Amino acid sequence: MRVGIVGVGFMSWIHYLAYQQSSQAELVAFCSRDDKKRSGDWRGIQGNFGPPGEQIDVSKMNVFASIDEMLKDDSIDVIDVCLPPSLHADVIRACYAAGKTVFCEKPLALNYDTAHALANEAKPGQLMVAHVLPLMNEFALVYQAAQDGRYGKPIAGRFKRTISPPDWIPDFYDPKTVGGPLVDLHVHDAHLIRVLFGMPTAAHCVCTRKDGVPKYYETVFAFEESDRVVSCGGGVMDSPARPFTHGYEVTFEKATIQFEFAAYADGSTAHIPVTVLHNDGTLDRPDLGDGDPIAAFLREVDLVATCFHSKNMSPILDPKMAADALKICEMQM
Ligand SMILES: NC(=O)C1=CN([C@@H]2O[C@H](COP(=O)(O)OP(=O)(O)OC[C@H]3O[C@@H](n4cnc5c(N)ncnc54)[C@H](OP(=O)(O)O)[C@@H]3O)[C@@H](O)[C@H]2O)C=CC1
Ligand SMILES: O=C1CO[C@H](CO)[C@@H](O)[C@@H]1O
Repeated sequence: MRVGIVGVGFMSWIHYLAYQQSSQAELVAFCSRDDKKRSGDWRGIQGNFGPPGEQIDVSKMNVFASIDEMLKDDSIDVIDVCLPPSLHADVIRACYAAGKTVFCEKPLALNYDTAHALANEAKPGQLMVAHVLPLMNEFALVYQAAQDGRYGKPIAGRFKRTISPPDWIPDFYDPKTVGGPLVDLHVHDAHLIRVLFGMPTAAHCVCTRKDGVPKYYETVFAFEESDRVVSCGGGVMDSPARPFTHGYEVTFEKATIQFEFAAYADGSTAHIPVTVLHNDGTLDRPDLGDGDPIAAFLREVDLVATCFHSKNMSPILDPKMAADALKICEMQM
């Protein structure tokens, strides 16, 4: 599978690192508005995980200044959209018109209606969305257990995702550009909730707001099955002392799985490792490997390649699930 990235920023760099390790997906092109980045100087890129950007070798890549030029390149199979969310819809539609397959970063769009339309307008397999959580070691066991039923059905879940003020995203709360903590951040858990438990029928959300947009929230969901107990919480907490935390406790019929991680401003971290609490009173802590932050993104681009070649959509990348995740966000506004 031959890929071209549009927009060179934090996630393009993370995807670039994944493509370097992939034997199934090859990065052959990218487009950037910036001369320096087009020359391979990606050193200015910074994000909140992974290594800092580097000078990359562009000698064997097709490099473009605009998406319109890149879409004319017949050697590209898949366009990897790493643009800000407000730009996703127009670029995805341009890719459809050019007959390209699309792999788009989350959130698919800024609202459910647009995301749903994009999913419907795609030919089968033409749109995949980068919801990476089920491919991260810390979350994969929960996803896989729900798929294969090893602990029975998932019956309850509690999800948490909190950041400090994201001052590096000045328009974070603008519904027309980023969408605020629900659309930008909680959408990760909303997607996982959708994939694990199905679509909630209602949500009761209590929140604080900034500029009218939910900032910090606690939500309880209702499902058609009245014995399904699912809640989530998080958003932006004002202190920069803890830039990031996420975690969950998911209960299946025969076991509960728990995990939590927090990163603090002084460089320290704290975590409850993934722990399986079996109903018979035993517990185990699976070995999750070396914690390489790029590993999940390597799995992601490999999964895109598998779906591209097999024409079978994975539930992880399915645009209808990505649209439903936005609906779950909107239920809480
Ligand atoms: N899965 C995950 O864990 C994460 C996902 N994301 C998602 O990835 C996507 C990109 O976010 P991120 O990489 O952090 O964003 P960045 O701002 O770092 O990069 C986006 C790039 O898009 C291009 N761009 C920006 N504005 C415009 C514009 N007006 N017109 C054309 N191009 C533009 C720029 O590239 P250039 O200068 O080359 O044109 C810019 O560097 C978002 O959807 C975000 O939600 C973000 C963080 C983590
Ligand atoms: O996971 C993430 C960390 O926080 C960022 C700011 O909300 C998100 O964009 C990103 O998806």
